[in-house]
Amino acid sequence: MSFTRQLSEMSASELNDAIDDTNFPQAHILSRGRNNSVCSTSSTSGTSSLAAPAEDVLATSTATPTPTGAVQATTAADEVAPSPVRPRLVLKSSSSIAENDGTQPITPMTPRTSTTPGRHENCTFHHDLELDHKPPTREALLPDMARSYRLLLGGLGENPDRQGLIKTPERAAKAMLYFTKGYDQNLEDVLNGAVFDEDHDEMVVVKDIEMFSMCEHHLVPFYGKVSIGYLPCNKILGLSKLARIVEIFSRRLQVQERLTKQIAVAVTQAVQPAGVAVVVEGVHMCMVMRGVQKINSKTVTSTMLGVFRDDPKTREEFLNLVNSK
Ligand SMILES: Nc1nc2c(ncn2[C@@H]2O[C@H](COP(=O)(O)OP(=O)(O)OP(=O)(O)O)[C@@H](O)[C@H]2O)c(=O)[nH]1
Ligand SMILES: [Zn+2]
Repeated sequence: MSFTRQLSEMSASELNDAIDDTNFPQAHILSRGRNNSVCSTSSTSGTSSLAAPAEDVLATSTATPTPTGAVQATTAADEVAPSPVRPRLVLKSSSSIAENDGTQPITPMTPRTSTTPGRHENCTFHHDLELDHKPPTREALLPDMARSYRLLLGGLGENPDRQGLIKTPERAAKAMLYFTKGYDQNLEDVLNGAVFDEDHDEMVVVKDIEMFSMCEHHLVPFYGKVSIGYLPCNKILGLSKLARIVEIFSRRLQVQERLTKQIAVAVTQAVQPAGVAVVVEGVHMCMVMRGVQKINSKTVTSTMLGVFRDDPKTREEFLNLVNSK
């Protein structure tokens, strides 16, 4: 199973494994990619992914944070002419993730996440929903979902055959499929190859990306905005792809904490930067319309990876950019 398929189906604990085991470049230690290349001005692709074993080669070297917070590393070889290098964020491989040996809690395989090759050309259902997904499993899901919604209406004491409700089961099923269309999207398709070699080493921030998601506990929406920052390592990502990555993971049954982490890990995998930061601010209808009914409550979650985790200056620069009006 490809990393991106894994990533999109990782459970929170698997994500934690990926992140907590991540061999981040500490301020004083330089981690190197699989072929021992340190992120330098050449566009090396020496990176690992969760699917392939990473060589966590730690080179003892001194690294001093530069004014931008970027970690400038010099090793013996660089003593003469230290080039602006920045350690690349290396996600540690983990067999417990790459080949699930049954000990790891995994996301249950549902018809939505199955990889059965679809009869895409015959799948007329999703075309009128403008849904970009592959297998025909959406079409397969719709009738059962509509039947369940019809039962739900009956359970509410309503008459599913009255004029206003007669088409509601199918409409509601289509709406729920749209709200959760992220299950049918994966990172590779969304990136569409829009990763570009660029000798750019300043922070890139895309902020206030609208997000709509579904609380997995109550099946009611939570929505808000996402801000993403990353520190390129000679590769930049098409700006819209950051928003599309938000779409993949927000359009699912979620908790905000996992959503935040999945976005950060996806950006890491997409462009192997020196660090990624994600801040999500959400309003949860399950806290506004019911339960505690706190209309003005907002939930803010963040995930800081690599130099954003290790270097306070980098983190502060990101947060200042995100909070600036
Ligand atoms: N990093 C960066 N990306 C840019 C800039 N201007 C345009 N882009 C991105 O270039 C990428 C091109 O991606 P493609 O997938 O080839 O084009 P596309 O199909 O129009 O992509 P979408 O906009 O995602 O529909 C898009 O993600 C644009 O957002 C820029 O100034 N910087
Ligand atoms: Zn909830």
